[in-house]
Amino acid sequence: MKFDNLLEQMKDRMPLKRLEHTKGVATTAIRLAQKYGENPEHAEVAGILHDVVKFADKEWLKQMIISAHLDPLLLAFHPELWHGPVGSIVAQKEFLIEDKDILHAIRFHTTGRAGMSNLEKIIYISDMIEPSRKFPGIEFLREKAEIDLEEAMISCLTHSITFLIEKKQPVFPDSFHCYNDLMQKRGKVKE
Ligand SMILES: Nc1ncnc2c1ncn2[C@@H]1O[C@H](COP(=O)(O)OP(=O)(O)O)[C@@H](O)[C@H]1O
Repeated sequence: MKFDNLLEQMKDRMPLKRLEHTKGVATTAIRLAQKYGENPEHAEVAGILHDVVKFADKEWLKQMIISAHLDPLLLAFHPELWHGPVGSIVAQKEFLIEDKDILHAIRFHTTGRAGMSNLEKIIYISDMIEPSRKFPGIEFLREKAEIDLEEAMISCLTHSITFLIEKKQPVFPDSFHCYNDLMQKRGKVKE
């Protein structure tokens, strides 16, 4: 990996299993970036940093959401949704990442959002399908990712939303906005 040093810095921020996941996301994202004509270095950096504060103290994450003026609605949802948005702030302030697309890819990697860039989709998909992930239906998502980025994004997002609904869990609105945006662009909404 080109950014070995960056990956090294994740070692004291997460347990080994999550570090393996992080490596998997970065390598998958590099490959998909090459496949779909995106910048592989940006994919690698976003992949390595996407879970940078996944294991941070919940109270600290909460204070960061307030002080950085992130979407206040996050606080009404499960703390699992906080690490992406706060991770983008940490990537910018501590790791001096300036590229907006990388920062957005980190910020929206859990929920997606309307108007995602290709890099954002690549990180969202890579987070779901990297080699260490195991869940029913993953092979279908992996196959989609090899064929069509947009369709893979729709399938991954649908999987995530359906999973939450089946578990009777609340769904953060960004995911619905993302879904509607993807469907409208696909021309599935009737006039
Ligand atoms: N729109 C959403 N609303 C609420 N929870 C969500 C949403 N999207 C994803 N989640 C949940 O957030 C959690 C964290 O997701 P993620 O950042 O992908 O973490 P992990 O890498 O551990 O799966 C998961 O349990 C997922 O089901």
